[in-house]
Amino acid sequence: MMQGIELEGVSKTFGADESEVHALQNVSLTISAGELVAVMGASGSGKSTLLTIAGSLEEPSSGTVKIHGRDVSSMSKNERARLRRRSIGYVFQDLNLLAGLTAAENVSLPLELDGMGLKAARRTALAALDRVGMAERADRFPDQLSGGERQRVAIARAVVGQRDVLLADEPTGALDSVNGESVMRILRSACQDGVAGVVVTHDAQLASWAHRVIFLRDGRIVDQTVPAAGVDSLLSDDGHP
Ligand SMILES: Nc1ncnc2c1ncn2[C@@H]1O[C@H](COP(=O)(O)OP(=O)(O)OP(=O)(O)O)[C@@H](O)[C@H]1O
Repeated sequence: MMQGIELEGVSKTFGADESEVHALQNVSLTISAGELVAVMGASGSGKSTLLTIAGSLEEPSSGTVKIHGRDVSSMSKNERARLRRRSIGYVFQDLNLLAGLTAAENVSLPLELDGMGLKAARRTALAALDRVGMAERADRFPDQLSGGERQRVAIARAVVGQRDVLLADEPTGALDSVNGESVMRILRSACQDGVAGVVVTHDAQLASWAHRVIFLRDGRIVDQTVPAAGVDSLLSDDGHP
């Protein structure tokens, strides 16, 4: 069984007639388990559309999306909902943490919603926070954390449990370059544990933390490149300079 995400001939059209927009045109892309792919491209080139379709939040107009070898369009509504809840983690720039919950509570919430007991959920959440270097601030509320720290908590929430797909839309958008790099490093190491990750970014420097960078223009993949760090990582675990 193929682990990861496979898009095959995916197109997405919004509107009709003269207002028709071809947001994606015949995009084929495979993201393997363990791989972080960065998506770059001008505003309106289709980056967010690619992300929401890869995450089964939206259906393609044509083409297929497979997650772990399973065609998403062949799943029932319930199966798709379960897939989104259990297997896919999302990190968005704005849609962030719940203000009334601590970091640990924010991270354990999806587990509790999925039926895990309180204690086990907290233990699992603390382990996820530890992986992003936030164990010591687990009991702080979001407004007691910096922007970068909040984003790290959001990543912990996105990868907690047995998630195998991680989707991030401009997760570094509001951060300075040091915090942006640390978020990219965390995304990359989260993927190295066997998660298939896609991150949208405008910043080439940050994209270079991914294993592979794809470029979209007018809804098509026009270029792909493996950053130096991606090549290095084939040789060592933390290849980034
Ligand atoms: N729900 C929608 N209805 C109509 N058109 C849409 C919709 N969503 C996206 N589009 C259009 O599809 C195209 C691709 O949009 P998308 O949001 O994927 O681009 P993007 O590369 O993420 O842009 P940005 O960098 O500005 O976020 C744009 O022309 C956009 O206007």
